[in-house]
This record gives sequence, C-alpha cells and structure tokens, in this order.
Amino acid sequence: MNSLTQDSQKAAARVGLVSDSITIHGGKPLRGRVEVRGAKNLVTKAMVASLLADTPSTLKGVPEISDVAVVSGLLKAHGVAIDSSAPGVLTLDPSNVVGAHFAEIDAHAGSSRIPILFCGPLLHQLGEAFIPDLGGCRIGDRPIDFHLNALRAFGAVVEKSYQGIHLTAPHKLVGADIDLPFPSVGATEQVLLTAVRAEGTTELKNAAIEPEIMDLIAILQKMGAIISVEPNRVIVIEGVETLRGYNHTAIFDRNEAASWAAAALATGGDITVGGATQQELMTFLNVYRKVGGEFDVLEDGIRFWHPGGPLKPVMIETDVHPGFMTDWQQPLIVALTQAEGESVVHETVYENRFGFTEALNEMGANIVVHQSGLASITRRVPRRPLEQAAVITGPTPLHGADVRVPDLRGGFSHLIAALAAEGTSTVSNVGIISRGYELFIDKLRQLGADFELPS
Ligand SMILES: CC(=O)N[C@H]1[C@@H](OP(=O)(O)OP(=O)(O)OC[C@H]2O[C@@H](n3ccc(=O)[nH]c3=O)[C@H](O)[C@@H]2O)O[C@H](CO)[C@@H](O)[C@@H]1O
Ligand SMILES: C=C(OP(=O)(O)O)C(=O)O
Repeated sequence: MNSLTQDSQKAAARVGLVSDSITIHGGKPLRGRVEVRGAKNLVTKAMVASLLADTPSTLKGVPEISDVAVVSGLLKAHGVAIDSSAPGVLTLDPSNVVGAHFAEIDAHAGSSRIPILFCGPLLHQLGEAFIPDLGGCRIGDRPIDFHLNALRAFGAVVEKSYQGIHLTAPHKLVGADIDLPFPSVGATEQVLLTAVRAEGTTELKNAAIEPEIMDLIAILQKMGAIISVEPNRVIVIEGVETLRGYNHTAIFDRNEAASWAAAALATGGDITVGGATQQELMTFLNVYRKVGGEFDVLEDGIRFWHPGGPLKPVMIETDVHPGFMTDWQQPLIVALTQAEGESVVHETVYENRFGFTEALNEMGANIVVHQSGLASITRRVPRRPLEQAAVITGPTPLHGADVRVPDLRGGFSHLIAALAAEGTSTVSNVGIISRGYELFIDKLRQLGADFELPS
C-alpha cells in the first residue's frame, strides 16, 4: 500500500468514513441545498490559539473533518481537555498544558500542516516545543523557512532532527520586525500566534490577509490581544502577558462553498450553499459570472446554477487574497472543460498543483500543463520562479474512468468530473477529501447524486 493510500485511509478512519472509494454514475445535474460550516483553514488554527489562554475557549461551527481530529489529538496529547459533546461545538480547556510524549505526537505526524503552528503557543506555555513531520497536500515543496526564521527572530532556538523539530526559548520570546518574502498564510499565523504573548511590539510586513486570518485576529482580540491591521499588508502586534479563552463562531468555509458552486456549473445543476456569504467570495463570484454561471445572494447562503447554454472560457491567475484563491482552481477547471474555447489557469502560489488534471484528461478533457514558456501563453512575465499554467480547451464531453484522488482539492475536482461525466467512474482514496469536506458523501446524496459505496 503506498503512503497516499495510507494517508487517505487514516483520514477516512478519523471521521468514520466507512469506504475509501465511491462509484459514481454521472451525467445527472446536482440539485438541492447543502450547508457549509466553519473553514478548515480557520477552525484548526483557532483550536491552536486556545493553547495561549489560561481559561477555556468555545469554538462553534466546527466541521467533522479529519484535520480537526488531528489537531484535537495533538491538543489532547498536550493536556488540553476537549469537550465535543455538543454538535459543532468544541470547548478547549488549557488549564493543564504539558509536554507530550513522542509516541502521542508521532501518531499524528504527516497528517496535516497545523502542527507547525503549535510552536509559539507551546514556547509561551512550556518554554519548549516538539513538532513532528508535517503533512498536508503534496502540491509543491512547501518549505517552512519563513516559519523558522520568524521564530528565530522572536528568540527561539530551533534544532532539526530526523524525527521532527525541537524548539526552546532560553530567554523570553521578544517582539520582532519580520518581513515575509511572500505573504504566506501559515507564516503570518505563526507570527500572530507567537507575537501576541511576546514581550514588546512585533511589526509584520508582507503579511497574508486572507479572511481566515482576519477571523483568527478577531479571535485573538477576543482573547485580549492587541493587533492592528494597517495598510499595505502590515500587521502590528503589541504583546501582552496573559490571554483568556474566547467564544467564537468560525467563518464559513469559502473553499468548500466554491467547490459546490463549481459542481453546480459542471453538472448543469442548481445548488444552494447555506452559510456562504458574498464578501469572502467576491473574486470567485466575478469569475463564476464571466464563465457563464448564475448566482443569487440569499439571506442565509448563495444559490449557484447553470443557466443553460454554452459556458465561456476565462483567463485566471491564482493569487493571495484578495486574488483568486489557489484552492478554487481545481473544481472550476472541471467546469472549464465544458466552456467553448481556450481557458488558461495560471498557478502562482504553488509550483506543482496541476497533477489532478491527468485524471481529467483520462476522462476526456483536453488540458495541457506548461512548466515553462508561460509568458507566451499568458502574455505576462511570471512573478515567481516556478509557476505553471494549464490550458483547457473545451468543450470536451467527459466519460467515466477509474481515478485516484491525489490531494484535497484535486480530489474534489475528480468527484465533480465523475458526476458530470457520462457513464460510471470509481474514485478511490476519497478519505483525503474528508480532510476538508465535511460529510461530503451525505451531501452528495442530498443533492441527488447517483453513486454506490463498496459494501
Ligand atoms: C491549512 C491552510 O490554511 N492551508 C492553506 C494555506 O496553506 P499554507 O499556509 O501552507 O500556504 P502558504 O501561504 O504558507 O504558502 C504559500 C507559498 O509560500 C511558500 N512558503 C510558505 C511558507 C514558508 O515557510 N516558505 C515558503 O516558501 C509555499 O511553498 C507556497 O508556495 O494557504 C494556502 C494559500 O492560500 C492554501 O492553499 C492552503 O489551503
Ligand atoms: C492545500 C490545502 O490544504 P493544506 O494546507 O491543509 O494542505 C487545501 O486546503 O487545499
């Protein structure tokens, strides 16, 4: 069994997903309503933030996804008492934070990227931290140099070993001036979670300002932190000695919402995404409209549908917020296989995020991924050294195939392609999808998808 399949089976087991594959009979529009809850990319960080307090926190809107299970396991290993008896609500009590045993941490190694964010909170609480190997989607090298350099700037001593990373704070952590080479989401969160209790002031330049980061800042402010978001990606944090627990409802998952929107378009369907709001999806909504999709912003969600007639090709560049999010391109590309003409999707955030298109080509799509010579394709000069572009020529009818999920968003795009395709497809390794899509099998059923799970 290869490691991707192992990752998938572990993720499936964490959320009680009984099957790691699904057989889909496609060609049927998805119609109905699904609810999205808290964002994977906020909830897990909010859980880590609870470690910084001296009283319990309450987090609401928590989805049943395997990344939440991984972070719960790591927090429990560090002595945080977690009550999850109320659906979608976690109370996290950090009164007895302790160093974890290696075996307990190692059980979660390679499953998510969130462990790296434990550094600052554990250094503040215990004076040391041990971080196991990171996981997350394999979509590029994903180095952590910005994180470690920032931690060093606060005064942490970093020692790497083959088992993980050991950090100590021989003297107190002190505020620092940090200028990120790229507005990294994770590194911005690393700085926030460390600076809030460091002595003195931290100025972070070239910070990421994704909505999930703004929600994390809101949480930290509720806890007693002093953080100001200034123009031009500058965030200033005045350290405080202690923080208290928070009570917060997580921002909705805009990546899940965009995925269901793309599913409506690709299958010729009509899906209302309950819990989605317009502000966080503005860039996505503009592109959705340009492609030919319709949407209606409701009081309690957004309705997305295919109005009939041909879809139009588009040119997109993924970017940091407020640009077109890199996690949105995979589901949308399935819809673009049905647009009349040539679309170009230029990936500027990760250097290897089009692996999923191979399976779409097996299903009949015409997608060519270019590693170089991008200027001639997109008529622009690359901004980062390792950019890729995918050229999608449509419309091409999709047909069923047996495909394996390579990563979270690519995997969801495989589900959408199978739902849109004529004939039967088997999608395996679907456990990976449960890292970020809550109860997706139940939601597919609600939307009238025709599928079977192996008995
Ligand atoms: C759990 C979570 O929130 N995941 C999201 C987060 O990932 P994550 O926080 O890992 O992504 P980053 O924003 O940090 O990465 C952006 C780019 O910066 C590079 N980089 C990052 C850190 C570093 O130390 N060195 C470095 O070179 C990365 O390789 C990548 O090319 O933001 C990404 C960009 O919106 C999203 O696709 C992910 O869904
Ligand atoms: C890349 C993603 O997540 P992670 O950073 O957790 O791998 C994602 O959510 O698409």
